Amino acid sequence: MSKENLPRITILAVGGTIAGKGANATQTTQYQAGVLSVEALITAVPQVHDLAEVSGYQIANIPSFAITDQLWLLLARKVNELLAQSNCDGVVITHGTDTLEETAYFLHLTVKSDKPVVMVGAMRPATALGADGPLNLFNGVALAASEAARGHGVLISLNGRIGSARETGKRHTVAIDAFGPPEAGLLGDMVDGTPHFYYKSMRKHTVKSEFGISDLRQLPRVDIVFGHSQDTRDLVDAAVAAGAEGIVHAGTGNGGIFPLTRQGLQDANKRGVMVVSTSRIGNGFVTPKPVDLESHFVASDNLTPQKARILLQLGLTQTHQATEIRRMFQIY
Ligand SMILES: NC(=O)CC[C@H](N)C(=O)O
Repeated sequence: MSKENLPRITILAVGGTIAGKGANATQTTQYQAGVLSVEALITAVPQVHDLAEVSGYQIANIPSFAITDQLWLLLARKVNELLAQSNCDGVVITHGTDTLEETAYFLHLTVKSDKPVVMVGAMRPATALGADGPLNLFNGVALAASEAARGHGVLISLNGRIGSARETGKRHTVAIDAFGPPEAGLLGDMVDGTPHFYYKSMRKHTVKSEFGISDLRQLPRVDIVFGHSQDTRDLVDAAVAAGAEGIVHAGTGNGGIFPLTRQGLQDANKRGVMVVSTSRIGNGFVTPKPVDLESHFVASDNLTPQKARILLQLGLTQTHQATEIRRMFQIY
């Protein structure tokens, strides 16, 4: 492809380790995330200019554990605005890895375009020996610039993998190969800047999603309560008192709930709080059970608690009916 016909890709930088700086080259855990600018990230990988006409835009520069609903709304609007223009062929988002999967799934459900949106991050700061950020950024631009990436919804690409925003998540606290699902959700691989796709997510996203954010100023509050032995109902009651419109319960096994906690959730539900039953295991799914259906709880299918929270937040912008929320958990 001649230089003039290169795809036009915008890199939106949110922060994270990919923009992180440590005190020395062997420092891989004690460093400051979200320091380097988007220009510095691009300058470090001049090879991206062979793949695309690249521009950069700084959305924020934060560690991703500090991400907010407001930033999600801002980012989703920016991505939609860019992709609606004929002079933008795809977007790459650099982001901290802690909540990368959450931002990815939020965008998966709120971006209204078939054009590629690729989220990248890094497990080692830019200053580290063997920093993974530059190759991840290179692969991210290559993926976003490819025809093959269209129509998959938001993609997550680290360490040469291509994953769906719906299924992929952070599965290790420090390892380079931190992202992946234990059993499903990887769609393909990046090899020497070329995407190889083998799978496609079956669930609705982007242009087929019913969720719009253009008129939204905030998202409903949804809290996650983590289940355990000798549990109580105190945190459930606290969530209700704090004004939560929804509670995601991260249960034991296939959505197990401690009896006292269940009472708290049932009372919350009677007061109009939507309850979604998920699993703390992070693998497999939660099946609808008669006892939960009687309580009007919604089963999360195979969404992790943190992703179920996002779908519930978006769902609650449309409806407070359990049957409707249940329908959404079966199709997104
Ligand atoms: N590897 C990372 O990006 C983690 C850094 C930081 N905790 C963040 O999520 O931004």
